[in-house]
Amino acid sequence: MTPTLTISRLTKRFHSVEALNQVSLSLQPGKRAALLGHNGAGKSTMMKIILGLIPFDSGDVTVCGEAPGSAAARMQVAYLPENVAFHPALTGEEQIRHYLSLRGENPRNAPELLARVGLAHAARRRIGTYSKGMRQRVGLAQTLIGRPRLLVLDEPTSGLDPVSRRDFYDLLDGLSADGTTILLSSHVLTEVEARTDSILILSGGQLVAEGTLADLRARAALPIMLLVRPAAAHAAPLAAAFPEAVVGADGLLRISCAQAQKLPLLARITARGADVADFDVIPPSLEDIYSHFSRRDGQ
Ligand SMILES: Nc1ncnc2c1ncn2[C@@H]1O[C@H](COP(=O)(O)OP(=O)(O)OP(=O)(O)O)[C@@H](O)[C@H]1O
Repeated sequence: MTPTLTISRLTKRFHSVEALNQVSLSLQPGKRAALLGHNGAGKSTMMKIILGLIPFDSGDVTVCGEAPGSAAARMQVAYLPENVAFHPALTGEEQIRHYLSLRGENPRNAPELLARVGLAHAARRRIGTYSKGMRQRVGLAQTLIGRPRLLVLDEPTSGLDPVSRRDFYDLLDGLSADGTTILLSSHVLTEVEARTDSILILSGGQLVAEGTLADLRARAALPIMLLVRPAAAHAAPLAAAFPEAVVGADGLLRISCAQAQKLPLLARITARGADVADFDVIPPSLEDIYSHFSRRDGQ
């Protein structure tokens, strides 16, 4: 299958700042990728290059096989900025009709596009009366004009409440199922975890990690934590059996262990039988994994 987006050894400098350094990746049709990174990591620079808004110094980039910014590439790619701004006096339908006309498409398709993003009920209301989530949906409807094969979304869910976020990702799921490739940036790991096919972490202009969360978890190989609750009046023998544990004020034993030691440790815990009331296995959090890969380097 031909990738929708390929980036090969992409480098971009702003004077002395190396915003992107030898970045390579490719996205297949219908895949949803999350681009994560600290402030100044190079996310916006990468998006601007994909959209053809700024030149790059070296490397190769193709959008649906075309050079970014070429007429052919621009027909295939759409962009949703983080803060979409619309005229508050226009209705959603008027706004989308206007963009359809600009694109040379039939303005009568506006209601159908608004229905696709769940705004049919508000199509004739002024955008000034819309919530932030509804405005994001107008933005998404706008990006769908011309059936692009690549959507580039800059923090599309920032400022949305949890239900609106979930609804927004539901919309993206439907689009990717139809074959649209989605590249979105986010600072919220918990939301991209379940809703994207791969995670790309940029740090200091370099692509430092790429894969599913399970891949990244395995590669980071961070320690896991076991919490063991002693049975009533069994705290002392249990603590004696696990000298490596830290006993908290809550009476729980906290034992940190490498992934490879998890099963042997579980065997030791279960061997204590009646000493143990309960235990929990706490895997490294998404934030731990992200911090592992993402260095700030003072930026
Ligand atoms: N036009 C510019 N001129 C000079 N330096 C720039 C320019 N644009 C970006 N940079 C620098 O390039 C680096 C990458 O910036 P970029 O905006 O791509 O980061 P980002 O990951 O999008 O950050 P954020 O999450 O804050 O939006 C930063 O050091 C930034 O200061």
